[in-house]
Amino acid sequence: MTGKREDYITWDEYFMGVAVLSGKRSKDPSTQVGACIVSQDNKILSMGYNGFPLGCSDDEFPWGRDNEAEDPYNAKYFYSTHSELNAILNYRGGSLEGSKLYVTLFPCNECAKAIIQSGIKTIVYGSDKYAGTPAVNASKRMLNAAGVRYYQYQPSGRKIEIEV
Ligand SMILES: Nc1nc(=O)n([C@H]2C[C@H](O)[C@@H](COP(=O)(O)O)O2)cc1CO
Ligand SMILES: [Zn+2]
Repeated sequence: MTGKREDYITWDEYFMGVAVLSGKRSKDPSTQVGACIVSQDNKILSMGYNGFPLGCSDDEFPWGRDNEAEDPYNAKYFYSTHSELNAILNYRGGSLEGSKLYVTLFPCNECAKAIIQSGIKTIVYGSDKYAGTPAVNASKRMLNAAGVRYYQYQPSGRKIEIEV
């Protein structure tokens, strides 16, 4: 055998795979989201998943949704930090200017602000299951205005399995 291996994973499969794996750390019972930030030269800068801030116990803060809990004080939304924001905040290395964000779910309006302000220029997203909601419409409005490019990840169709 003299040639290189040909069935290696693509950059997009690699980084979206890391984002998916990161989401598997999430304790949210309904939606697990993972994010991976990558430099222009394809080096991983940071990762994140949705969860409560440091010190806010996963066992004490509520994981229910508004409609289940009714009182927003007792639902997850006031407390859950989105995977994208966690990935931005987890970065300790300086500037994210020009970087690329891989995220398993399209970013909301709040994360869009952080994405724009941190200098991320491209978003590769997986699901867009909240498309058409005010939060996603507002997000797309800001991303479009700020010139942040976004496109949906195109699955290769092959299954990537890991055994650890
Ligand atoms: N882009 C996103 N990144 C995220 O990390 N999230 C988080 C917030 C919640 O913890 C969960 C959404 O819960 P649900 O409304 O689908 O039960 O995913 C949500 C979105 C959607 O905008
Ligand atoms: Zn968000």
